[in-house]
Amino acid sequence: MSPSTATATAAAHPATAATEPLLRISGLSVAYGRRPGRAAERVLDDVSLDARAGEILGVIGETGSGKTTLARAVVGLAPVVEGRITVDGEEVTGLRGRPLRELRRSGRIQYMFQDPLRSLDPDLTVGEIVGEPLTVGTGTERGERAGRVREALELVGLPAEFAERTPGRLSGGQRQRVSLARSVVTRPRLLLADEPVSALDASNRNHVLLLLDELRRSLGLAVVIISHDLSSLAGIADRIAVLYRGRLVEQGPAEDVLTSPLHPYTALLTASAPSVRREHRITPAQLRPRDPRPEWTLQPPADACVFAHRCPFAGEDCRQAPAAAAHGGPARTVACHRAADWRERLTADAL
Ligand SMILES: Nc1ncnc2c1ncn2[C@@H]1O[C@H](COP(=O)(O)OP(=O)(O)OP(=O)(O)O)[C@@H](O)[C@H]1O
Repeated sequence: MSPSTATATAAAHPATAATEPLLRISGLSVAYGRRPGRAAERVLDDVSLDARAGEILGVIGETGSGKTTLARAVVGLAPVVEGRITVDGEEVTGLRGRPLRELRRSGRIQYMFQDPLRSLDPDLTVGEIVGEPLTVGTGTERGERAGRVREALELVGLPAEFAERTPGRLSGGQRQRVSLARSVVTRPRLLLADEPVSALDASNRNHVLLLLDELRRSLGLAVVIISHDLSSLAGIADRIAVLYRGRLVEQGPAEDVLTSPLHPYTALLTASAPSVRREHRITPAQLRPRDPRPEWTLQPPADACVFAHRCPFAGEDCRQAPAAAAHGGPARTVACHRAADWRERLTADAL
């Protein structure tokens, strides 16, 4: 896409380019496998998040915490039981049938699946793979399509000749670029990238992250990067949201979350990622549950804090899950009864 096209794309959405978040998720709960007479287990519970145009939101959490489910809910692939999702001011919660197909065909939201090695069809050429979202429904003419494919390849730093190759003749990093080109060819407003670098070596990882950084700037995209690895979000994400067992335990500006985490789980993540800059040199050992730990945390009740069984600071009040509360302004929230004082306890323990 030429700079002028990018400007035109951003200018077409003045409301979101200003202050309104492009993606707004409010009180989102998702539960799989609802059966009559049985309450389904929530894999996401009351999650609220925003991402603005031109911003990178990093979503971090260990395996099974609900990161992929969050992205899938935005594109209508996960069963939302409560809450709302709006994209560019339009409600997309629980869309089905024709409205959902139309939204997908419009290409305004792109979901980049995990593991591009598997998601690229080995029999198609790169040109066909990248151009496919345009054939499926944006009404782009064949002649224009070739130009858009070239443009998308150029955007991700691949020469036009790559259009003739098949995925089998590409390196891992090149495949990930092809996935990215396919994701931006429709000129989306929102890009959800699920573990975009986890299959790559360190050098390709950096290239792809830099590319995402460039794309959000040049295209005015809101980008959500899902990762289980904090170090790949540090330095690129503007904001970071931390999920633990389907709950949003903390979110805020990346710098603040990384340098002075408010939730003990976030502190454990930062303490375990040596490359992430830390204000407080907390070690993972300082965040291990203490002995003896409160008996009830061995088998916490369903409505207890989700982190209680691993938290060294769990007390009686943690039998009730804390609500997410603003901290120093609406941009930062934390769901922890101990947010204000766990550090003091840590210091005392460390002495
Ligand atoms: N289609 C489904 N049916 C039932 N349960 C599901 C389904 N998809 C995911 N889950 C469950 O939802 C929870 C969250 O899964 P999800 O894939 O969102 O986690 P994740 O944080 O992305 O994990 P990972 O980092 O391993 O990809 C898990 O316990 C998972 O088993």
